[in-house]
Amino acid sequence: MAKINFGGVEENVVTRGEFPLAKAQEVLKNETVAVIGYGVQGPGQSMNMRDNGINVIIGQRNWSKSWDKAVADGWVPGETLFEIEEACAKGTIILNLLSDAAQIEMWSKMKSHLTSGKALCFSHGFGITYKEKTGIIPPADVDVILVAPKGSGTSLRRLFVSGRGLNSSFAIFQDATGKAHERVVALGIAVGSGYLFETDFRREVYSDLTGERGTLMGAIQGIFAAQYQVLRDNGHTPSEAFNETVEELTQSLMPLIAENGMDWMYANCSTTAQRGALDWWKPFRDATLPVFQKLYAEVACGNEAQRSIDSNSKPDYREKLDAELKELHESEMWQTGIAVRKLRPENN
Ligand SMILES: NC(=O)c1ccc[n+]([C@@H]2O[C@H](COP(=O)([O-])OP(=O)(O)OC[C@H]3O[C@@H](n4cnc5c(N)ncnc54)[C@H](O)[C@@H]3O)[C@@H](O)[C@H]2O)c1
Ligand SMILES: CC(C)(O)[C@@H](O)C(=O)O
Ligand SMILES: [Mg+2]
Ligand SMILES: [Mg+2]
Repeated sequence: MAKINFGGVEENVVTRGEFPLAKAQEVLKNETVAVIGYGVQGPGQSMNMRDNGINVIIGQRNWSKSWDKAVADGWVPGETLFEIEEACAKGTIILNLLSDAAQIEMWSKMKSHLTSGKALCFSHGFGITYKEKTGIIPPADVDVILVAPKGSGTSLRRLFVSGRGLNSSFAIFQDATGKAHERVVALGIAVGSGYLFETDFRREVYSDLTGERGTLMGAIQGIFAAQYQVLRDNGHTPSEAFNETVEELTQSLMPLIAENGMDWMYANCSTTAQRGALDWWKPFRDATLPVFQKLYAEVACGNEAQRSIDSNSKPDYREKLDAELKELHESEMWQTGIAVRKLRPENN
């Protein structure tokens, strides 16, 4: 494994240079990877593996929309697409990509197919880390591993198709066969990862839950909404408020920040913007720091996991979720976003 220095700290990273696809194919040549669940990660990981020449089958409830999607993506019922339990029986590596709540519901059935020497792989440390809440306690004679792409399943597939890769975390919870390391790294390469960063299940789930509730999705939407509201309350038009809050960020500045970092961005804007951004970033940090500290504490004590399990296991979960998503979709800010996106050259 390569040691890479990140800001002064050395970390273990697997590169495609040291573990090329041919090696992954060799490690997995006698394995059947059963991808269970065909939601967001399922399609990305399974199609990338199929294109990489790995023996993959899908397990999915057959009366669901996801089953139809799998058929549309070229998986063949009875050959490469099965009911969940049938796929679990056939797989030697069971890649559990059910929603985290469904993993709890399906666990006892899945467990019965985890015979000696198989591997159970997750894309999240959730089920294992919060085992008191999930009841997911694998048998001692199977490998328990994790490959967690650090991004959406949609991006995983898009970046693979464009010849790039999405970075993933990987971890080993249990090495029963002595092959857990080569299995997890081979899977990581096969699903289309660029680089594989070593972690453990607990660190993966704590950082992932913090990130998605924080700057990746929760905090960013909160900051967008607050700034948009202040601009609107002060008489700015919707388009002006949206452009100055979201559109310029995602279309102009984020790609530059992604390429060069925020330090470069600060050095490459007007001196006026520089002064203001340098003066204001610390008050924003100080205002949000207690919220992030509370968020991490809620993640670490298991409250966030419990909230997610409770709401996602309710029978009316889908209706309640749809209502909340509708509220966001129908907000003036995101309705303005639809109109603004139509003006982009590629949408004209
Ligand atoms: N969404 C992402 O891009 C992403 C990124 C990294 C990691 N992950 C992790 O990957 C795993 C899969 O996440 P996802 O977002 O792809 O899942 P998802 O919410 O899209 O659901 C996956 C599948 O679960 C099935 N399912 C839901 N309820 C079920 C039930 N009661 N019984 C049987 N099947 C049921 C659905 O039909 C669907 O095919 C999770 O552990 C998640 O935390 C997701
Ligand atoms: C794509 C995310 C937010 O990174 C993932 O963690 C998820 O749960 O969907
Ligand atoms: Mg997540
Ligand atoms: Mg994530």
